Amino acid sequence: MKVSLSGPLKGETTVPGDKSMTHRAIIFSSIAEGRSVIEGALLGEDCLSTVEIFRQLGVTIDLDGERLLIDSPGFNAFAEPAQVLDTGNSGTTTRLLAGLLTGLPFRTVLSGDASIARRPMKRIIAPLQQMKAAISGSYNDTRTPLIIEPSAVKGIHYEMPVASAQVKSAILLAGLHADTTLTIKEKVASRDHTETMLPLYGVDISRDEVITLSPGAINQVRPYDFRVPGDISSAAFLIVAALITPGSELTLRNVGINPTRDGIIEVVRQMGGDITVSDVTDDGEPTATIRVRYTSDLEPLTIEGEMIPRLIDEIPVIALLMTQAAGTSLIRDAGELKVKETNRIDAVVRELTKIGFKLTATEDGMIVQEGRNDIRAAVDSCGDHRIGMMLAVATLITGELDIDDFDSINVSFPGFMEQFKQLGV
Ligand SMILES: O=C(O)C1=C[C@@H](OP(=O)(O)O)[C@@H](O)[C@H](O)C1
Ligand SMILES: C=C(OP(=O)(O)O)C(=O)O
Repeated sequence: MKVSLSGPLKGETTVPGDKSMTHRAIIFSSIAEGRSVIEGALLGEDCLSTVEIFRQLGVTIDLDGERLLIDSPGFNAFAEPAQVLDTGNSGTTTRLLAGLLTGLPFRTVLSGDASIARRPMKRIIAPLQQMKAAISGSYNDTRTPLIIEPSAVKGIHYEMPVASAQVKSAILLAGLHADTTLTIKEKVASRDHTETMLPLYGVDISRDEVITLSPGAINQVRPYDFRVPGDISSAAFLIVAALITPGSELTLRNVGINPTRDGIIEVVRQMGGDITVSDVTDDGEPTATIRVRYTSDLEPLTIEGEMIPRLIDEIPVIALLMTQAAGTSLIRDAGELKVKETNRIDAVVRELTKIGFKLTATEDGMIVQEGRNDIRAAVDSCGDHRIGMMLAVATLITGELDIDDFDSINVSFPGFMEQFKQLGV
């Protein structure tokens, strides 16, 4: 696809629903017997993979305008699927459902695309096996396909070795049907949508030093009508586009600003970017209006430690933003980027270097230097939606780029290009 964006972003808009929250709303609504409604659900390919799997398990899911209507017979009445459950490109679907499905009285198999087949699964298989779940994976329990047989799952105490909401949520979803108490301790906090949303669906979950789920929680799950806030990870592309494009003035309404996800706002502030947050609401998951203006004198920054999980999916586009700061920026402690849809450290550095930006990959992040040499070359999304969208935003600096495999952006941000057009780009 030849992509070329130019001109300031002006005006007001909303972004599609949050991907993490949409997955969870579909999962919790499907567990609950009866009707739940999801407003503002993300209808990107990843969330549609989750929808399709619950349909195969006997849940009726219909689209009514912008609302998802979910009618479920309840977890205990799920039907045995006739096929392998296809998780597409979605790590969240694969890992969260692996945890949930350990409680079913029949075998299920989860498998996804070529990218999913490369992603690490030992991180969920090991704790689930400790919980006595009968789950196995290819290549000595490290990869998909995942085969899940019926078993009686027990609660454990689990200390998270890696900051991953997918691992934490897989364990919590298995814990829902465990017959003893489950406790989880995180060293570094990961996104907490599972913990914030489960109580909305009726589940008692306590959150102090450790997260605790009592036995029998699955029977507490009740239908709930959830309104999904806009996805801050999608907003990030518009925020960066506005910051780097002279004349831009952008207002984004109804963006989710959960504190485990709002790292980009802090980073933009620390770089001296013109960003304000207002109209904060909080009914379970906080939202706000975000205003951004072009900023000519961005400062370089080092991001590391506990900040990383709060902006992990935004790092590709934050790296692009850093190329526009006056000096050298650093991203550290972000080794998790290597196990996303593609190795995002290598992909960001390689694709941006091809067109003259100055980045160096490190073991757990990258060094980003100011400026670029004007080099013309074709670039590649590497089948990774966030790399594809970051490269599209880069065209605001480079002019037209040939981006291979650009369709991958539909995974999380359908209507991405239209959104820019609507803002006058
Ligand atoms: O739980 C979730 O919804 C997600 C957790 C993160 O992954 P990890 O848990 O692997 O860090 C994130 O990168 C992904 O886009 C969505
Ligand atoms: C890593 C991502 O998603 P997932 O792990 O669900 O594939 C992402 O959306 O950037």
